[in-house]
Amino acid sequence: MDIMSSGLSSPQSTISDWKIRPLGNQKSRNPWQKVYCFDQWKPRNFGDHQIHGLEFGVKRAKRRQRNRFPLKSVVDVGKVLETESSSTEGDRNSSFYDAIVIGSGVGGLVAATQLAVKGAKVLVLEKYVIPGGSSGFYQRDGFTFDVGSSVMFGFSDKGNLNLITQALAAVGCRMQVIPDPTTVHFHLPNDFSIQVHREYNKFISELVSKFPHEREGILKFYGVCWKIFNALNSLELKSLEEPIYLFGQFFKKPLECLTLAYYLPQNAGNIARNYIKDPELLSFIDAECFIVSTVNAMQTPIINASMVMCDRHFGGINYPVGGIGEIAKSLAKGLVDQGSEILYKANATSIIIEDGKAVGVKLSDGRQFYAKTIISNATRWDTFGKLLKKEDLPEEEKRFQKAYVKAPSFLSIHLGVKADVLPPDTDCHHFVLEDDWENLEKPYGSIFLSIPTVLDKSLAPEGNHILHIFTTSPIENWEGLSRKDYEAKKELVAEKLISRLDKKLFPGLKSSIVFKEVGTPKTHRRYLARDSGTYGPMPRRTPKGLLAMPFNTTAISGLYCVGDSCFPGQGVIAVAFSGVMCAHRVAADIGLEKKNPVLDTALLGVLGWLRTLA
Ligand SMILES: NC(=O)c1ccc[n+]([C@@H]2O[C@H](COP(=O)([O-])OP(=O)(O)OC[C@H]3O[C@@H](n4cnc5c(N)ncnc54)[C@H](O)[C@@H]3O)[C@@H](O)[C@H]2O)c1
Ligand SMILES: CC(C)=CCC/C(C)=C/C=C/C(C)=C/C=C/C(C)=C/C=C/C=C(C)/C=C/C=C(C)/C=C/C=C(\C)CCC=C(C)C
Repeated sequence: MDIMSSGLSSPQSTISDWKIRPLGNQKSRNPWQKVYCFDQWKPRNFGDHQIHGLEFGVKRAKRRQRNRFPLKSVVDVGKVLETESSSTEGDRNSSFYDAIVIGSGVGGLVAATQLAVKGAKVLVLEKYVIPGGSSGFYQRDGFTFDVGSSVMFGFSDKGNLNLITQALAAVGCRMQVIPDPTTVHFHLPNDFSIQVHREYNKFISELVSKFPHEREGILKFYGVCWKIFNALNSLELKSLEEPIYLFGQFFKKPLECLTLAYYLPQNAGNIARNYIKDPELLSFIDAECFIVSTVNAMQTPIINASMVMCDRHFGGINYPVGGIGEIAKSLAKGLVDQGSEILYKANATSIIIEDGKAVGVKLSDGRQFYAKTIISNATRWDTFGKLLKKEDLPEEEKRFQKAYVKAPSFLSIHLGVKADVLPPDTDCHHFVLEDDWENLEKPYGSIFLSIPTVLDKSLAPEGNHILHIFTTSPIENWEGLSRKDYEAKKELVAEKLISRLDKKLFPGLKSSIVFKEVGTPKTHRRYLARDSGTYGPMPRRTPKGLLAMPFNTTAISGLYCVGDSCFPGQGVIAVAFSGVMCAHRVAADIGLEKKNPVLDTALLGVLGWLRTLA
């Protein structure tokens, strides 16, 4: 069939005039053309508006074909129509996608893949050249480095909270993983060292042996965490902004939902203080929370603390063979396998708003893409400060920015070292705070260290290990420096951190280095496209647990957010949950899932009101 010679219908035609037929395996003769098969599309996906858009797209497509522009898609709707999805001239009529996702962090990818498997046509726009954002990877001199943390929660084959495993399975991926016997080895002031073993009882015994007088308090505090975790684990996790699902869960699991509702506004620090008095043990709980949220226990929602403190024993921490980057790569591949698309080097500069509704995205190279819904995986500060005009900040976002600030960015050092510098049985993850508990939250105060080659040797050339060292660091420390001073400061700060580890953990570390690369907050701002290179949101004051954290809908119709500045916050599994929630809400709004507009209005109103109480 000559797709370019097909006819056009009259512009007045409606969906009833059209018959949607699959194209089968038809191949395009134009090497730039992609031919999509729309057999799974239901007519309801084509409103009048869309049909007109397609027709308009045909004319444009033909013109562009003559100009040798790439066609993006071909739709067979009885007569063959061609349409293109992007436009440099900004015609709103070429709307084609159900959703555009700005950013391919795990949050964005999970939202995109979940939508794609529900039958939506999704376009992901990623500024960088590979997917993953903070969960990406990079390769140098035979080393494969994880960009961010290597601690992967929610990656087991058990229960309902293994959201990473579930997200991959949804697009037909199952990854080989390596179980980590120790989530983290803490090296704390006063020579207090403790390993968080995979086996819960082993960890608790070790903790009780250090604080025998607090045995009961320890059991009670972690007992509350288990109560919350078990409640979470009993639910089917979907959008808390979708009333049919939410009320359904309350009906099916009333006790568990009430437990979660009760703990939703509470923090780990208060709960710990109900049972524990020893200041050093409370400081340890602070350190436990700090690695979850970059703030102390008084500021860490108990639901988030419980999630992490129990999943590490329930499903355990598992590392993907080949590195963390494999997760994003698999999700991106899964997305494309579902018939959706991902564009790299696609730097979104603004969200196009028409009649108060988000309808498209404009890129820095001038291209524009249109969709029924826009999902931003950029932080809320970037979304409402850069992609949308700062001056038009909706009240909801003002409230968010009042309750949460950007956590400081971080300094990270990726090292390749000679393997023999590490003692046998070295753990994969370490948290180091040498002398003074007061330094826990200070910039450069505590050090995170991951050695993923302890689990997967294939990440480094034989005889070597990878060390990923990171610590909090504000971007202000790195601005206004000349190139020379900036480079010198990088060297100096890295040297100090490496010396601390050389002294505390691995004597000889400095002289065993074969590769070193230092990333500053500016590096993270640039490559992760996160405002000030922020690690994520942190509460300005003591929060009411998770109550103030916004979900996925925004004050702008058709615009959704996903990622760590949405409920439940920082963490790969947390952003995966945000992706699941977002996809469910968007699917309901575009007619791929059940929806009740009256209940929607009521629930969204109540949730908005609850946030004002926080
Ligand atoms: N910072 C770390 O060290 C680290 C490491 C691992 C995991 N994590 C976790 O990952 C979470 C973040 O995950 P996430 O999914 O929310 O986001 P993310 O920051 O990982 O990914 C966002 C993606 O969006 C892209 N992007 C941003 N603005 C864009 C634009 N204008 N145009 C096109 N692309 C754009 C970025 O390039 C990036 O790939 C953090 O909370 C953290 O807990 C962090
Ligand atoms: C809707 C209302 C008002 C009421 C209804 C009640 C109800 C049904 C509530 C339901 C709530 C739900 C379902 C909540 C779900 C919450 C979830 C899934 C939370 C998940 C949180 C996960 C977190 C916080 C994970 C964090 C992980 C992190 C940050 C890991 C970081 C690791 C490091 C930084 C590395 C450390 C590294 C070294 C080297 C030590």
